[in-house]
This record gives sequence, C-alpha cells and structure tokens, in this order.
Amino acid sequence: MITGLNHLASGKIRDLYAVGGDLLLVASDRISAYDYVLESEIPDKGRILTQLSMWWFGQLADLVPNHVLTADVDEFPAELAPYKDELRGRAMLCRRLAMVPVECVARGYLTGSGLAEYEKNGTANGVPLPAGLVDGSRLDRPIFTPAMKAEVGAHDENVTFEEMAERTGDPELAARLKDLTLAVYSRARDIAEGRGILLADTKFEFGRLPGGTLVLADEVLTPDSSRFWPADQWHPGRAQPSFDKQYVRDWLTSPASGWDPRSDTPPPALPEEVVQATRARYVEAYERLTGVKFV
Ligand SMILES: N#Cc1c(N)ncnc1-c1cnn(CCN2CCOCC2)c1
Repeated sequence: MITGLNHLASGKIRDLYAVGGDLLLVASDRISAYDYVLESEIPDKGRILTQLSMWWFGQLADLVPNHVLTADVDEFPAELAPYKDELRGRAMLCRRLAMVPVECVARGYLTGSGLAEYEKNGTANGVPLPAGLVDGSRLDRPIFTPAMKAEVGAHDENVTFEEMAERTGDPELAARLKDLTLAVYSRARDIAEGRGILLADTKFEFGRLPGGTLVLADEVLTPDSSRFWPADQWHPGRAQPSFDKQYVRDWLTSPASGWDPRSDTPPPALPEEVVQATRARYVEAYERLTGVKFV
C-alpha cells in the first residue's frame, strides 16, 4: 500500500487508487497460493505482469478498446512524482469506468470449477458439454462461463448466461460481453499456443465509458488472471502443472515446508531458491509471449 495516495480498494495482489478523475492500478510483488497471500514476495512480479498486460492490450486493440491512459510514470500526473520510483513499471493510470459486475470468464480447457460442475452434471455454467471429458481436456470451442463478483476474499458465483443477462438486467450487454470475451480469449489463446503456453482459461473485467462504450478493464491475460500451462507438459486426465506457480505449489506440499494445505494455518515463507525460480518463470512467460527481454 502506498500511503499518501487516495486508496480505493485492494485485491490479493493489486491496489487501486483515485488520482484526480482517473484511477491508478498498482501491481504488488505479492503472490497467492492455496487461497493465501504468501508472506514471501516475488521480486519484479508486479512489473512483469503489468508490462505483460500492457503488451496484451496492444495485441487486442483492434478487437476492443481498453481503460489504460498510460503505464509510463513520466506521463503520470505531477501529484504522483514523489512515488515515481515505487510505481515505475508496475502501475497503470486508467480511465474511471462504470464497471460491469460480472467476471467474464472464458475457458478453452476444462479444469477447476468448470470441471467440478461437469463431473456432477455434464455441464459448465449450465451449458451441456460432450461426454468423456477429463481434467485438462481441450474444448472443441471456448466457452463463456460468467460469474457474479463476490466480496474480496469470497469466491465468485458461477452463473448461467441467462442468469447473468437477468441479473445485469441487460440481455444485449450480456450477449456483447459473451462475444467479446470469447473473441479476445480466442485471439490470446492462439498467440500463446504459438509460443508454447496454453491459456487454459482467463477472466476479463469490462466497464463502460460515460457514452456507454464497452471497454476492457483491470489487468488482462496474466498468470494471475488466467491459467498458464506449459504446452510441452500438457497431459489431459490429471492436474496440469502451472507455468508460474508449480515451484511454489510443489514446495508448499513437500515435507520440506512442514505445511499441510488442509490445515487452517497460513503457509510458511518460501526458500530463496523457490522465490528466484518463480521469478524466472514470470520472466520466461513475459519473454516468450512478447518476444521482448524483460529489463
Ligand atoms: N480496472 C478498473 C476499474 C476502472 N478502470 N474503473 C473503475 N473501476 C475499476 C475497478 C474497480 N475494482 N476493480 C476490480 C479489480 N481491482 C483490482 C485492484 O484491487 C481491487 C479490485 C476494477
């Protein structure tokens, strides 16, 4: 948290501030695992994921406008000058939007909460799926599985498209969100797959400008808002290794940590080698996707 700025809200990893009539979205180096925010930070994680978001916004600009005014600290308002060094590379100055209260999730592969519903009902958010799918199955076509936003710390509520249309009270908006979410996900999935990363699923947030234009908000297509899987280790029928968090998960569930995920105790601090290996994975994801060296 940056004292001295007008703090509006915080998620597990990022903080939101009001700056004049705009917003400042700041990504920390925090990392979460097993629903805990770990006491260990990953150096540069906030900068890497912010720069990745900015790259994706550029890749998607022909499909959908976004909320970012600038991520260049030298273009930030003068009131932020005292925080330049702290903000450099990890902050986006954004237009303030009327946010749509829906987590717009696209899934290209079946896992997580989508798999759980499928194993019970053969559906995902009420949509029937083919029989015989397993954990990690690639879906013939990406599916839109919206969730109504929950309070910080609670899990979002998966809803059917029809429920979402009803609860937003705007069926046309619901249809537009579905189309945009699937188009953006499909573009990103194809780009990532060409670089050896499977984008299993992702969550978008949208908002509207005063004139009503629908705009892509928040961060996009980072390992925090998406499941990134290394393509060369994809084996449907088991849990897929996470591109970025597998070192953390493996250590936390190993005897070396002395921690039990089933306990109510928070995880211990990570060994330096796990911190550095995890940082390296974030750098690798950034460099493989963007083709740009992280500096
Ligand atoms: N982005 C954006 C945005 C915007 N451009 N205009 C108005 N509101 C928001 C907004 C408000 N909350 N959230 C959820 C993500 N936050 C991340 C940081 O932590 C808190 C939650 C997005």
